[in-house]
Amino acid sequence: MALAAARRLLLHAGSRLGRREAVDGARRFANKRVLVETEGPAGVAVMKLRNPPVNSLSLECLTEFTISLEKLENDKSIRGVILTSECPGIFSAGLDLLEMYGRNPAHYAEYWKNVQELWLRLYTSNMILVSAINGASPAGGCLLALCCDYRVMADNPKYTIGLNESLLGIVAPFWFKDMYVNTIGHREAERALQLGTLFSPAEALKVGVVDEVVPEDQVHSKARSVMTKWLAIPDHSRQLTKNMMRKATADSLIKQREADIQNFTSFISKDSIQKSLHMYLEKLKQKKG
Ligand SMILES: CC/C=C\CCC/C=C/C(=O)SCCNC(=O)CCNC(=O)[C@H](O)C(C)(C)COP(=O)(O)OP(=O)(O)OC[C@H]1O[C@@H](n2cnc3c(N)ncnc32)[C@H](O)[C@@H]1OP(=O)(O)O
Repeated sequence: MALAAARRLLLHAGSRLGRREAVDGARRFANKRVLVETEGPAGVAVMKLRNPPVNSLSLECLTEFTISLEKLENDKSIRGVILTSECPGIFSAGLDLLEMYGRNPAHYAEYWKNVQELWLRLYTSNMILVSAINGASPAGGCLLALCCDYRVMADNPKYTIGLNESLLGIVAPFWFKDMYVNTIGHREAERALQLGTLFSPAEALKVGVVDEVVPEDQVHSKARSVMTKWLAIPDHSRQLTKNMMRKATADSLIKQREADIQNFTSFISKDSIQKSLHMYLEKLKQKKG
């Protein structure tokens, strides 16, 4: 409820969190966790995730992300968005594990509803979305990239990308799976999902998880030049084509959103799943020490 109210405030009134300012002729607005700047080719916004340390998609981050996208969709001067990260070495660590561990069913349901909402908005966006993947991109991080129309990844073997849910003892939801299948084909998706494969940039390119791998310092310029090419296509024909390609996948979630929320809530609430998440979080901690 509180988040919904915050969202209305941010969208319609412009608020303490959502300031819009002019900087060197470029426009920008910033929430706490998402920075949006219009720069480069006309009609293009750059959206930077900035939820340190790892850009995990907390409830607040998801909400701010969704609001920012909604604002851009409503701004008729914006035709394309480059999605990237301000956190060094991390695109996004995916869904926030602390939103899915040790909470109550109402919280899980609220969280999942917001995950669905962001996915639907990103995946069905009329704008051209290009991701500049400048760091690690597991699970929900990979999901963000998969929603884009084109993916450029930095050539750094430390960065990996993929739907690794099975390594956590959880299961990628059917709509994550559908998008993976749409992107890399059934056989590769089946194998990668079961193994929880995190691909290096070279592997990701080979299998088709990303479209291009470039030296790290060229990720943004490449994303811009890709955007310029896509901007040359008339919006109406590109949008109708995108809709034709994506509608069935989006509709399969839209027609069962509530059941999907209930399924997530009961799955994640199970003792055995909570135990798996606990062990995974411990492993992340131990990696440090
Ligand atoms: C029916 C359907 C059911 C379920 C569907 C659920 C679908 C789930 C989708 C997901 O996205 S689950 C999340 C998957 N993400 C991961 O597996 C990534 C885990 N993180 C990492 O591998 C690494 O952290 C890293 C992203 C590669 C970055 O490594 P680095 O060495 O730079 O940082 P470090 O590991 O020390 O982490 C710093 C800090 O951040 C915490 N952290 C990391 N990832 C997450 C996360 N996803 N959520 C919350 N917190 C995360 C980590 O624990 C550290 O915390 P600390 O400083 O307090 O120890």
